[in-house]
Amino acid sequence: MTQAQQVKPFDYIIFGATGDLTMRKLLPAFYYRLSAGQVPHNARIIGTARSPLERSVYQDRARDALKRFVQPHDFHEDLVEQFLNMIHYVSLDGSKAESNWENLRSLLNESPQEQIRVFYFATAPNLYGAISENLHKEGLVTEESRVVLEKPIGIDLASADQINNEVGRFFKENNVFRIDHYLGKETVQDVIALRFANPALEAVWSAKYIQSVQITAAETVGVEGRAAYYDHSGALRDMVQNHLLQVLCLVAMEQPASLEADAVRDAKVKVLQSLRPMDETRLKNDTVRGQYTAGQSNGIAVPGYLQELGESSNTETYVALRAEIDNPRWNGVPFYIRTAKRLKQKVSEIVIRFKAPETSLFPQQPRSSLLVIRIQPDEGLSWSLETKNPLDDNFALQKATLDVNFSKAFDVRYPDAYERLLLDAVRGYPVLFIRRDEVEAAWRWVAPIMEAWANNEVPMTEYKAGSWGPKQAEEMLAARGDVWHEDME
Ligand SMILES: NC(=O)C1=CN([C@@H]2O[C@H](COP(=O)(O)OP(=O)(O)OC[C@H]3O[C@@H](n4cnc5c(N)ncnc54)[C@H](OP(=O)(O)O)[C@@H]3O)[C@@H](O)[C@H]2O)C=CC1
Ligand SMILES: O=C1O[C@H](COP(=O)(O)O)[C@@H](O)[C@H](O)[C@H]1O
Repeated sequence: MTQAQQVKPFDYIIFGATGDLTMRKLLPAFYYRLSAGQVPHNARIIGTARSPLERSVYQDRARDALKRFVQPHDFHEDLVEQFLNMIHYVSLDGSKAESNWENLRSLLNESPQEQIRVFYFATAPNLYGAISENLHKEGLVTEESRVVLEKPIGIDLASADQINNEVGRFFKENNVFRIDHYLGKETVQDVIALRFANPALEAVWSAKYIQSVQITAAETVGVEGRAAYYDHSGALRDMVQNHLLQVLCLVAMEQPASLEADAVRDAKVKVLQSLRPMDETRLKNDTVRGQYTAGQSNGIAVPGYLQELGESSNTETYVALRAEIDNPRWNGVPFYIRTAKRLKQKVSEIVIRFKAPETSLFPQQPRSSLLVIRIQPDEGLSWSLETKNPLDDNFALQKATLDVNFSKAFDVRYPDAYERLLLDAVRGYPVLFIRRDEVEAAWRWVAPIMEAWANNEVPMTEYKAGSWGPKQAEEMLAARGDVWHEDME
């Protein structure tokens, strides 16, 4: 198996370095890449946030983060020390011109002028413009600088436009890396390989053979410590506008002209532009939103969303939608998209349901065959096919499932998505990041849903924590003779 290459030395400047994302995802991801030999010894991670912390205190926090979020068998004291030595901290209000920029500048000046700089914005998105402007005014944006923007970019099309314009004043589009960590997931990238490296599969990848597609990102966690953010966002903005629509694009896109970033992005944006707009009837029939009530999560009693929040709310923790793509390949194929907090099981997957034959040669009607791409956990593939039951002399059918777990098959650890993406930004490799027009097209498509829900034109449903969601989502599929994957035999 090919080994990942070491990247060039870099200074990674994180705005929002004391936050949940940095501690839970970014620092552990850097640690794993150091452990894989991809991070050079003279690379640096410079954390910034307003909190006045000594470098050593920040290093202690980073150590705690590794203790919590790195697997115990991967936590090696000497490597941790090496990692902590790479870490610096500057207390800085990135949104204010009169802040501690001088300290950041002197630290950056210790590196050669041509050192790659990645500015990672892990703050609230409404600060991205001000931080970019301050970096520019301070002369910190060099030729070798890039900026990574965390999602969500804005809360709607207008705010996304504003943020993109503000950042665009100081960073060229090809230096803007809009992150969507689902694209960093190996099995999401596998959709491209499966489809375009296997002509036999691509030949049946259309309405002629496919009955429906389900894309699910189910979580068992609640809103944890992020209720203040989440209640202003909800599952549609938090997961559908970005991650799930990106996955849908990869499943549905035409073969790109090449694997260059713009070719792949052109193919994806065409899908977003071909999504049938939601009209009044479809908003009522094809969208379901819900909030979890008290129940069980992994066997432990948990409160409902409103109890956690301590007040009433019109924010959904569950979304199920039926999307349709208006092009010849996908005409009439429903794309069911579903995501929620506090469901029964943590699972992200793509389920391709192939059509069963219209007439049967056999004593029974053959059932649909299912191709399941397991994004996480247990990354892999399964394909269920009808076979002959060996105990029956009349050609009775039974399902056989081809199943492969990638990690076992390739004897490799599947990295967290951020590991890949953090270093892709250093490499200046933009394929797995989002172009501005994709963000905008996605906001455009969800806009009528956001509006109808905000105006309560679609009722808020309830589902018990630990269940598979509201019965209205089952009914939405039943109306077309479909069922969710967990209910299929
Ligand atoms: N957490 C997650 O799982 C995910 C988060 N994201 C996105 O990442 C971003 C960060 O999320 P998260 O870490 O959860 O948020 P947190 O609220 O946990 O952290 C916010 C961080 O921003 C810092 N900050 C706030 N204001 C300023 C400022 N003016 N200048 C410099 N730093 C500032 C805070 O530190 P201080 O108060 O000390 O300044 C803190 O470090 C958001 O855009 C979020 O949507 C995306 C995907 C997943
Ligand atoms: O972006 C986000 O993603 C996570 C889910 O990510 P996953 O890799 O664990 O599937 C979600 O919990 C969070 O609310 C959202 O902001």
